[in-house]
Amino acid sequence: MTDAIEIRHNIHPEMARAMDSEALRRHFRIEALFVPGAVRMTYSHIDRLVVAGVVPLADPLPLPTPRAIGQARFFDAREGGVINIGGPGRVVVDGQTYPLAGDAALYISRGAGEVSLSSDDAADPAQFYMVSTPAHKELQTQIVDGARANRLELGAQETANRRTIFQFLHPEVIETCQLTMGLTRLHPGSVWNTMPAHTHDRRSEVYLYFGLPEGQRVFHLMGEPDQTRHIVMANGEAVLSPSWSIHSGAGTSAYAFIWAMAGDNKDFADMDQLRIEDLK
Ligand SMILES: O=C[C@H](O)[C@@H](O)CC(=O)C(=O)O
Ligand SMILES: [Zn+2]
Repeated sequence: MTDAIEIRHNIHPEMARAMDSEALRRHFRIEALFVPGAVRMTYSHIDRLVVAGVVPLADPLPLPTPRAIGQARFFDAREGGVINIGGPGRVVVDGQTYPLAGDAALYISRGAGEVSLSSDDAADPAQFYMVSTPAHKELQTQIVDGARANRLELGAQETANRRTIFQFLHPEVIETCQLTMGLTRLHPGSVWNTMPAHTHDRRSEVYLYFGLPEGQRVFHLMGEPDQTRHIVMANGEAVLSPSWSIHSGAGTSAYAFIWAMAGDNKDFADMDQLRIEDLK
């Protein structure tokens, strides 16, 4: 069942208020994304985000098109962003090879046909993370590397939130239809992301937490600003953030995360900033 897709339905914030830890985890957390030799996909009805993990071993893995996608081929009406958090690998899109590793993202345009993913070394496999959203026009499939990305230095050591943000799929860097995507690395000793927190009703967001040392966890904060909840996240797990939810977190150590957004605009700064003292 490597090609199965899991469907996540929309949750009204009033329902989230009543959820216990188990229900919050079942509806919002995406686990087991990186299974050796497998493609794992989740389809969320928040902005129709598809979240996938692909770990090829000796053989390349073709990207499947589950029935939920509603098209003959995965990218017939979608775009996607791929970041590799594992060993070196490559993505082949219609015969063109894109080597992918480290701080870089591959943008895959609507209209791409055959997509297959490989690891250079099965003993150190690639771990491809992909987020895909509906797309209305064809653009240019291309790699955005760390040098091309917008780079922001945010936070401070004193508030334990010093972090470097790479904006790979960002309007100042590359044209996409609605997807924005990037990677944030916490500096050693910093543990907080996105505090003060924000919401953005115009967009949904999904976080993938990674680079977390063995035995450590991130307490991901979600919920309406005056009804916050937490989900304890392990390395390599993603969490869905509907438009009504904050998305912030504190780790028991430093970590990194990949964020991706989709919705009515691609304006990263269009956030409704919250004051820490207003959170409940
Ligand atoms: O809307 C923007 C997203 O929440 C993230 O980009 C925040 C983030 O990467 C950070 O503050 O470190
Ligand atoms: Zn956000």
